[in-house]
Amino acid sequence: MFETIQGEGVQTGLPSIFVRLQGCPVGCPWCDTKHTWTLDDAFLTSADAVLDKTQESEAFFACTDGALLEIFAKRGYKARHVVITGGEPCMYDLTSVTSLLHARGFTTQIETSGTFEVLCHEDTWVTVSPKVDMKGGMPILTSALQRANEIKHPVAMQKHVDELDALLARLGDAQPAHICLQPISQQQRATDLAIATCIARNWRLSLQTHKYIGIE
Ligand SMILES: C[S@@+](CC[C@H](N)C(=O)[O-])C[C@H]1O[C@@H](n2cnc3c(N)ncnc32)[C@H](O)[C@@H]1O
Ligand SMILES: Nc1nc2[nH]cc(C(=O)O)c2c(=O)[nH]1
Ligand code: SF4
Ligand SMILES: [Mg+2]
Repeated sequence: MFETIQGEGVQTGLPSIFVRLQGCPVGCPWCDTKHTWTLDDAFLTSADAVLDKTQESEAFFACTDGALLEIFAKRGYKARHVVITGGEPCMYDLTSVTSLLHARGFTTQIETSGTFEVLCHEDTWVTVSPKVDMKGGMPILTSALQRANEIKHPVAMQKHVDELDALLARLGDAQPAHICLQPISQQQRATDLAIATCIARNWRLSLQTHKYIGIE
């Protein structure tokens, strides 16, 4: 859990509290948060031990919705936007935590791969970043694509754009409000492809801006 600036997608630039849920079975080979994949009780520890981490590790803690809000207050977080990411946050039913956050005046956002049903408050901003044909072998759910406020598709080669076209075709006339392409791992060729495709299709470019400015 940390406070920073949302670096990706339509909400880029918004100060945000990030809550990174542990566990992901999807297995993207280029994932930038591989330390979140393992969900093993051997790594279960205290909130303080996790919040004070100075290096990435599999250590995680468990807490109730109410305790989460207490931690925000204790740490003096000022942001009013909470991004729930992971790992794969939609392994969990996020209805109660997002509802509590909205009741307390926060806005919320979920970052998800589209491989699990999205269960959350109706006003939660849902970012689906579809993961097609990854090692975990999990299909993208049409229900997740339909719930998405934005689709933020990771791209490195034309094949990835073609995969996105196939997903969008499933939605027919009910296209998402925002479509972003996000170059994988800041590679130059990926960035060039994303720029050219965004201009040609009138889509948005999503750079991982936090990586360019050296913040979390
Ligand atoms: C680490 S994932 C966690 C949330 C969820 N599992 C998902 O994939 O959307 C958060 C975001 O980072 C993106 N991401 C991860 N590794 C990346 C990389 N090497 N280059 C670009 N984007 C990456 C994902 O596509 C996703 O949009
Ligand atoms: N600053 C910042 N913005 C982000 N947007 C999505 C992220 C994620 O890992 O889900 C992320 C992240 O890790 N850091
Ligand atoms: S789905 Fe998200 S967290 Fe899981 S491996 Fe892929 S990018 Fe990483
Ligand atoms: Mg990230």
